[in-house]
Amino acid sequence: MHKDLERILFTEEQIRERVVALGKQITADYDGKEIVAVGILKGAIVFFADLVREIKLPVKFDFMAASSYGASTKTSGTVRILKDIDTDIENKHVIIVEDIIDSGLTLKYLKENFEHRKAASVKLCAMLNKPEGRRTDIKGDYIGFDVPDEFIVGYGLDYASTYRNIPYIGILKKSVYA
Ligand SMILES: O=P(O)(O)OC[C@H]1O[C@H](OP(=O)(O)OP(=O)(O)O)[C@H](O)[C@@H]1O
Ligand code: HPA
Ligand SMILES: [Mg+2]
Repeated sequence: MHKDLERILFTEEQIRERVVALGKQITADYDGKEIVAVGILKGAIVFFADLVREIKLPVKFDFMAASSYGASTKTSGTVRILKDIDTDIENKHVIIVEDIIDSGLTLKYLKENFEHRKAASVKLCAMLNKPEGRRTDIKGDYIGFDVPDEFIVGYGLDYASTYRNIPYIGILKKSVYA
C-alpha cells in the first residue's frame, strides 16, 4: 500500500469487476443508440479509459476540463471550465463520466450546461459517490461505489495533483493535508 494512505477501500480487482458491470448495464440501457461519452478532466481519465472499453455500442469521446478543488481537500464552491467539448451534442445521448460526486456542485453545473445545448438525453456516470459530502440535489445515474466522508485518492483522484496513478482507491492520511 502507498505510504500516504490510511487504508485501501477498493482493490484493482474490485474496481475491474464493478467497471465491467457498469459497462454491461450501460450497453443494455442504450441498445440501438449511439453514445457521446464526455470525460471530465482530469480526475475521470482513468475510469473513462476503462469504462468505454466495456460498452459494446458505438461511443464517441469528448472531454471537458473542470476544476473546483485546486490544491485543497475542500471545494472552492466555484466550478471553472478550463476546456470545453468540441462535439455538437444536439440530439445526442450524452453520458458524463466522472471519478467522484462529492458536493455535487461540479455535476450540477455541467448537467445544466449540457441540457441547454439540447442533448437528447444527459446521464451521469461516476465511479465514486460520497453521499455525506452532498450540497446539491444531484444524483448519479450509474455509480461504481459509495465512499465514506473522507478524502479519497487513486484511480484518477488526486490531492494537489498527486496520487492519480495509484491503481487502487484509498483514503489519504489526514497527516498529509492537515
Ligand atoms: O462533487 P464535487 O464536490 O464538485 O467534486 C467532484 C469534482 O471534484 C474533482 O475535480 P477537481 O476540481 O479536483 O479537478 P480534477 O478532476 O482535475 O482533479 C472531481 O474530479 C470531480 O470533478
Ligand atoms: O475525496 C475526494 N478526493 C479527490 N478529489 C475529490 N474531489 C472531490 N472529492 C474528492
Ligand atoms: Mg481534483
